[in-house]
Amino acid sequence: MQEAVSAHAELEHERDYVAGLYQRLDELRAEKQQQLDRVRSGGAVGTMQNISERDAFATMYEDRLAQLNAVDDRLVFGRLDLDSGESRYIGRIGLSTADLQRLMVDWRAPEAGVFYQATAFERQGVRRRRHLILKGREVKAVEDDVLDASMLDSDNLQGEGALLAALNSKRTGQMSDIVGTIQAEQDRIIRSPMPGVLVVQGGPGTGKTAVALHRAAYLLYMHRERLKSAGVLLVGPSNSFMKYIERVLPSLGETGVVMSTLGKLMPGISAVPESNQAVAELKGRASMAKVVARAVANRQRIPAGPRKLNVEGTILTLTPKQVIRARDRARSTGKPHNEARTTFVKILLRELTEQLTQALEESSGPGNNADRSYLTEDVRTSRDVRVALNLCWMPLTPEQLIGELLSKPAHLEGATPQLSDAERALLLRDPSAPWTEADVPLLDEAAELLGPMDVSSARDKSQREHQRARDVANAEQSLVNLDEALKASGIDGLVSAEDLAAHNQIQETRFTAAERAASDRTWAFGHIVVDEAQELSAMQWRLLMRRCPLKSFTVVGDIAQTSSAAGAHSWQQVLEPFAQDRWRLEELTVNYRTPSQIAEAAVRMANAAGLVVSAPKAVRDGNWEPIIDKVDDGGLLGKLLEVMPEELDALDGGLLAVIAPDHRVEEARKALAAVYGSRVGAGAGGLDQDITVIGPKEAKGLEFDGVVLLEPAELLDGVSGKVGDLYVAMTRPTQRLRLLAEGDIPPGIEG
Ligand SMILES: Nc1ncnc2c1ncn2[C@@H]1O[C@H](COP(=O)(O)OP(=O)(O)OP(=O)(O)O)[C@@H](O)[C@H]1O
Repeated sequence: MQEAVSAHAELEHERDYVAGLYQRLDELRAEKQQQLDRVRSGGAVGTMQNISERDAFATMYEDRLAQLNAVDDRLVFGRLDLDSGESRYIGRIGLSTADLQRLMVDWRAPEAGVFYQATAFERQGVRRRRHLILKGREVKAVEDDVLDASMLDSDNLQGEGALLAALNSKRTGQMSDIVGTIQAEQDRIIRSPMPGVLVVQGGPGTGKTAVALHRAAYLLYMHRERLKSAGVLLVGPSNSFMKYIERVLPSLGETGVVMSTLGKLMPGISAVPESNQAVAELKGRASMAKVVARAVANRQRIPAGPRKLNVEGTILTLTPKQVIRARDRARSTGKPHNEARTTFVKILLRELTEQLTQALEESSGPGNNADRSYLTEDVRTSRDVRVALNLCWMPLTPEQLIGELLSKPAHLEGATPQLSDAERALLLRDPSAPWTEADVPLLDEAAELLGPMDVSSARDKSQREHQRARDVANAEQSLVNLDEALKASGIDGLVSAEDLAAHNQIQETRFTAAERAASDRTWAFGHIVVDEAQELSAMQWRLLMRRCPLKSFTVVGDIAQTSSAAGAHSWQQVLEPFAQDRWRLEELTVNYRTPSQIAEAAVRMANAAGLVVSAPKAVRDGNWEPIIDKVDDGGLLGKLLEVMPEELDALDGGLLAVIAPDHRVEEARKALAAVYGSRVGAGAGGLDQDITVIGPKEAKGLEFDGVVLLEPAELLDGVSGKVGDLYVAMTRPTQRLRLLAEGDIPPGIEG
């Protein structure tokens, strides 16, 4: 009885405290809104500088308001009671009273680290860790870990109740953050230092995606100034996946990350997945870089013999020797094709002008300097000269170069002496077909070797780069100056150093780093996070390495889940060419998603198929064993419709995915849509669609409450099938797995 009273009192105490935090959040919002209104009411009057400063402040307040609005749900989730007697609340952002008394610590701050790291073995000064379980703004429950030596237990889960509640909750089709229940092995990775390449290897459901996203938020918090201007790029496997994770970073108060699939890494190109695995493998080979380089070199041509050029009635001759000399000198500048072309053209125009001068002198006696400049213009504007020079060295876009390389057999043959005819046939594409993800690195390689078409934009860029270097050098001083200017203009101290840094950026261009980075192929990101990284080909890695010259990467994936033929078989093999020994490996060992019965069946299947998988320990048992239904030939879809009511019933409103070999997806979708109408969707599903039909590749990275898997053996042995595909598909459910098969059930699944 006494205990119940004190538990109730504790809950009431936390409710009061949390209400105070929300009150402070509301005050800050109102304040920022007022500041924003004040700035906006200034209107478009005053000097250009005044107007642009006002715009910059307006954007800054808008950003801060958006952040304050985004953290409303479950604002606070933890409390630490320390040996020193201090209590520390941990939440999505830091909050202080108006007179700077700390109310809540941002989860990413160093003082919050012990919330995730302290264990009964190593208390790190923590007496008690409390999880506050909120629904919206209301504290529903508290759960304590008393870190006392007498409470040692073996499995060391932190906030087990809160964790299991999160894991058992129904999926919504969109990933949630795990900020309240990050486990110690995950936290160590999230807070690992930024430099170098960090590889996070982990089996299905070990929280790799969650860790990658929280690490992005952590790095942005810890290295705000640097990353705000350089930006962070997050690369994921598919549009469905990006949609699935899109809410996590905003819920952590971060909106400045550029999110992209591999098909969208080149601005202006939106590529589709490559469906032919053999093509993906071939285009993904590192040796394709040489093919593109050869293709560029082959477009710097030498004419077969001397060529006559008519310039205003005088016939000049362009010889192969002249062209070779000019080409070699242009190449020796080391500039990309389109820029080096300027040198090439300049040399030949000069030589042709000399020829013209000589020819005229021979026919009508010596001229003077004025004549000569006039003659240069005659040569430059002569149609014959223009055509001849273009035939030798044409300005090219990446799309032109790669488009022609992959559609004209003669071009392809000239650039691929090492390939067989069969391989070349694989590379040939219809010029009107859409670009695929496997083409993007080739286009990017080409863009690198060609340079911009408009050479003046290259000059602009180099000027911009100089300007940026100067800005970085001046950044600290400008922060100090700005701070003083703000104080002088009466704006209160709630403007943080981060706000000021953001202000600097905004003032410079009015675009956020993320917006500029997303539209600039040559943008150098401060950090890149790659999810499902095992799928990347060598050429895709080359592209990503170019996007981050500092080589600061977080790479998460599972070698055992590789399903792309171009993907990785060992991290070492993939990363060594780029990062030599500057990469480190961390492993995640606990499976939070899949109940033990299903996880074990997936591991047995993989082992029986000869795939060595790391088998993470499942954190919980499920209510069901995997269910297997053998079906008579032709009865697959009928059986699917028959089991659907039972599955939907068992999931009780949860999300159900039907995962099928690609060639069966459409018929299954149609059959289900005939019965369930608009409840049937594609991809990750959404709030109003609780049934999804997808192929195994699209299912990568996603999760569902229940999965019905059609023809598992086809996923294993199909045309593009791989053990990884079936392994991925079997490890998507959080509750229930059912397999329907006309064919054989792959060995190992049945225990
Ligand atoms: N510490 C945690 N607290 C609560 N939920 C967690 C935690 N860690 C992971 N999860 C949940 O476990 C599930 C699996 O996580 P995630 O998708 O990040 O795994 P993954 O390793 O990327 O999986 P896969 O490789 O199979 O795609 C998600 O629902 C995630 O929210």
